[in-house]
Amino acid sequence: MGVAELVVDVAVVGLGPGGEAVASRLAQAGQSVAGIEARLVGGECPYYACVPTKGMIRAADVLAEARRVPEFAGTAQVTPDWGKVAARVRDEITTDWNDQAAVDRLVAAGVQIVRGRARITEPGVLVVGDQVVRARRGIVLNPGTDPAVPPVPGLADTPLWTNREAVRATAVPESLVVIGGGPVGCEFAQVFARFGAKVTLLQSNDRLLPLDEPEAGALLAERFAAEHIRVKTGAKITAVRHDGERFTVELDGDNPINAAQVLVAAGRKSDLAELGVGAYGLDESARGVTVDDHMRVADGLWAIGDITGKGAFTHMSMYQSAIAAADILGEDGPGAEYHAVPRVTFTDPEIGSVGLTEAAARAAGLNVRVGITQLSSSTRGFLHKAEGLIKLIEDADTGVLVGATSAGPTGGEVLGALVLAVHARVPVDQLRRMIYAYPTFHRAIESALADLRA
Ligand SMILES: Cc1cc2nc3c(=O)[nH]c(=O)nc-3n(C[C@H](O)[C@H](O)[C@H](O)COP(=O)(O)OP(=O)(O)OC[C@H]3O[C@@H](n4cnc5c(N)ncnc54)[C@H](O)[C@@H]3O)c2cc1C
Ligand SMILES: NC(=O)c1ccc[n+]([C@@H]2O[C@H](COP(=O)([O-])OP(=O)(O)OC[C@H]3O[C@@H](n4cnc5c(N)ncnc54)[C@H](O)[C@@H]3O)[C@@H](O)[C@H]2O)c1
Repeated sequence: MGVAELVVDVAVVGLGPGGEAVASRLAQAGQSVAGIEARLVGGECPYYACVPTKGMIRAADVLAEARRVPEFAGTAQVTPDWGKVAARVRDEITTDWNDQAAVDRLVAAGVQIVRGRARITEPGVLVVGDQVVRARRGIVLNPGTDPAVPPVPGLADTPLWTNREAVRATAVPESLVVIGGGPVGCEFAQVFARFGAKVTLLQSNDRLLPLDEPEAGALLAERFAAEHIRVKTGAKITAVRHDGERFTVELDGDNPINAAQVLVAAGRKSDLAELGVGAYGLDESARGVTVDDHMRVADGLWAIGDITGKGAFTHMSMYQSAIAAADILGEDGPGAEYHAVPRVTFTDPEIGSVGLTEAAARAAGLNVRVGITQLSSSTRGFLHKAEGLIKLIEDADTGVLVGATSAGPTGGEVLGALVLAVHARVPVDQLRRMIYAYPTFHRAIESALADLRA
């Protein structure tokens, strides 16, 4: 029996959010397309990342708001029930980690789905199990990333959770050590703490959310302290053990921590060797692939999503997918621009930011002016008894904002106005002449503009 061979115009390797979109768009434009997926069609976001975690966060936020009834409105008895969260994640949000609806959508668009892990053997040729896929026009890579487990002695041998296990939790551990203080670690730490876990967050960096403004990390650290989440920054974990029941986390210069569960949220990794990109002459030991502004990696090879290193967000994967599809279809579209990439960490307070931080703007040699305001000094912040801030970074030479942070209740929504300002390079003078509705959270932008100074 010969090897099964499928010949198509384009093969899409990995059907994350962008892979799904590019496959669908190309098929609808008349290309023959193979969409190859090793796990679930839709990728990390709908099953293990953005969507289930934001469902969990919604539940945790409702609990936190209900707990504020005594402060504002009377009495309320709040009894958390993780069963409701687990059932919603399973039944409504991930349909029990079943991708049939996504498969049906792609098939209806004309995409041929190939299940299995693809490996490039030569330019335009892939092997998936015992099948060969030949892509006449080329290959789009959208393989995403996997959770990275730091090389701490003993850690990998324990029954640790990454985001993939944490979203499937059917019970809240009595105590939880979260390793990593980036977006994933911070979001999970607060969710499980609000549902009753005693949480310790160990962060090797000297602050939470180190890619964001220091003021945002400090604000979150204050909130975590108020919610009895223990945060240890500058943590150096020397070993992790599991005795069949509980974990012990050994630290340099501090007492060991004994906990019911460890959750690793220490960043992501990719495996380019497994993907076989060496067939295109690329370095397989690299962390990602380099794309041009039309997502081209090499002749007949495009890449989108986390693997491009332009920001590990679903909105980035989707944005790049439209550019790659246009390029493959020979359309004369604009190239990618990354000066206004928004990012939101859905903690409470929610931390939204866009463009450059103050430190990045200074490092880039810009003539920087900074404006900052606390939400508590705005009318709505006062009424809500809300913590938060707006921080703006202006390039004084051009008079436009090059970065902004919006932290607080719905910080990610307030960010929208700032993303537009940075993206469209709206002059700061014009932003100052705008009318900001009273009393909204976004009205604090006006105060931050008034505070801009060198
Ligand atoms: C806990 C968590 C929360 C997050 N929350 C948010 C959020 O709120 N907002 C946001 O914008 N982003 C969020 N992210 C990031 C977001 O999940 C990713 O950026 C997003 O999934 C886009 O990734 P991608 O398109 O590169 O591919 P992925 O979604 O990772 O999908 C890639 C797919 O490729 C498949 N694959 C890999 N290699 C092969 C191969 N060789 N052959 C066949 N198939 C292969 C994989 O099985 C996978 O299904 C979160 C991430 C995590 C971990
Ligand atoms: N809301 C969102 O858009 C959202 C939410 C979650 C994740 N994401 C994306 O997913 C990606 C992964 O997120 P993440 O938080 O896992 O990664 P990250 O790289 O942003 O943060 C990981 C953190 O772990 C710390 N760390 C690393 N090794 C450690 C160790 N041995 N001990 C203690 N701390 C250690 C690092 O200091 C770092 O701050 C990010 O790129 C992020 O943008 C996005």
